Amino acid sequence: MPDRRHPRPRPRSRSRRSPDPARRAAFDALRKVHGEDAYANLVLPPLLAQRQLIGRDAAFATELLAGACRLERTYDTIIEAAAARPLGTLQPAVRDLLRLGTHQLLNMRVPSHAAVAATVELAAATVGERVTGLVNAVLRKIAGQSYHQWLSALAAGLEEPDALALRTAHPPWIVAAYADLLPADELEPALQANNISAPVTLVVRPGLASVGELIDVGAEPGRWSPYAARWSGNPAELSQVRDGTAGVQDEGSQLAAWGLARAPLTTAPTGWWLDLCAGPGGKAALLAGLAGEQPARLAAAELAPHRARLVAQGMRAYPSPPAVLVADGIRPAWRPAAFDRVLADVPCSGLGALRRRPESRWRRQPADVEELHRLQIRLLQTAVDSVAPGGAVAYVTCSPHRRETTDVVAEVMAERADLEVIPAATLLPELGEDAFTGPFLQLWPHRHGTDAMFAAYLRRTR
Ligand SMILES: C[S@@+](CC[C@H](N)C(=O)[O-])C[C@H]1O[C@@H](n2cnc3c(N)ncnc32)[C@H](O)[C@@H]1O
Repeated sequence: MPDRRHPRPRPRSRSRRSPDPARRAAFDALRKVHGEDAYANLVLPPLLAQRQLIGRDAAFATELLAGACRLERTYDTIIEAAAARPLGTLQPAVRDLLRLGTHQLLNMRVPSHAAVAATVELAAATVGERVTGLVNAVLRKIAGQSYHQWLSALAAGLEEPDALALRTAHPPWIVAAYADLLPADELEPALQANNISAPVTLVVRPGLASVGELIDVGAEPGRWSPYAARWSGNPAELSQVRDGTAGVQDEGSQLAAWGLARAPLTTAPTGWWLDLCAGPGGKAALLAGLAGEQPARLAAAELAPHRARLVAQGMRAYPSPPAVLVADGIRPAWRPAAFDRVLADVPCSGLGALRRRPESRWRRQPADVEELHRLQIRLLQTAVDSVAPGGAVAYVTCSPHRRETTDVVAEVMAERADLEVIPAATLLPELGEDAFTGPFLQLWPHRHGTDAMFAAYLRRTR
């Protein structure tokens, strides 16, 4: 069905109307993504708020920006073919106009004439009349074929990994990293799943709110986590989200934290838990409630002061909110072996959360993974030093990349004789066996509908 809110073609005239505000917002945000290295999912919401775009306009702008970012290299290949010139010969703002127009033409339910006319109007208002002929001609050429036809034509003659990279709009090194981890028949579905926006999942903070009360106001129960609910509207509409008794959190993150809370301790508890890399605080807010049930108390550490403030904000609804330290996890400000449970949810490449970070697949480089690998090892070492003998560590990433997951765990375990793996399936028995790689948790968007979250649960034996 065509999009009724954004379908109207506008006459081509010298006195043009002002461009559609939703498209204008997506364009302004995309310029910041490319010109200022902004993050698409952070830059758009304030623009929408400032311009009072809500409801369908906000949803249209959000989808337009996310799609143009995610599928960027594939769209660029199509634009180059249609324009019969290298992309680098076009000025940056024109490239962005064409990416936005291409997404509307090939992957949104916007009639072709409306997509072309609205983008030409936007080009006139933002870059100037002189580029409207070019924008019009290239988009009309693109409109001549479906997305599928463009992909078939451009993939002809490419070797399969490159054809797959084009079809799924991922850089070849990420295709290779996924191919290293998944059976061949799941590779394309796994990559395609990164091109679909993640649903809004809520989490209730244990002891403060219940899933039942969210269901009473229209949410659906979550698929895996007992703390999760699905919500199809704006989370800020919910009083529980506004007051901090519930939040927004992927179910994969909930499961990773829940697994740690369920790990059996083999000595008398100290009563303290640590979240070593807590910002922005989603898992800390869940762990604080889970700790309260045992009972135990959480301490949260975070290197970046502004992220530490977000951690504290996320836990504001607890009657005695946990302490949040601005601290470097590789230079611990606490005594060794002080905690029963330690979460090391380390900085990672985010290759398992690409559906949430539309531009990130094009920014990340293989060298980032190696640099992160070294930091991840140091943080896991601190986590292990911080836990008491008999206690448990969860090493968690939202990347499935082998260098950030099993390689890190294997390297740290090879250096020490005081660690054993707690099989993740024993901590999360509700999940099917496709949620585990050996003794580790490894979720996937195309299998579980969650981010591709990895968790290794380790016990310190002495
Ligand atoms: C993957 S995020 C953690 C996400 C968080 N657990 C949540 O659920 O919201 C990793 C965090 O580690 C922080 N970080 C990076 N280096 C650190 C260090 N050396 N010590 C402590 N935190 C660090 C980053 O600033 C970032 O906030």
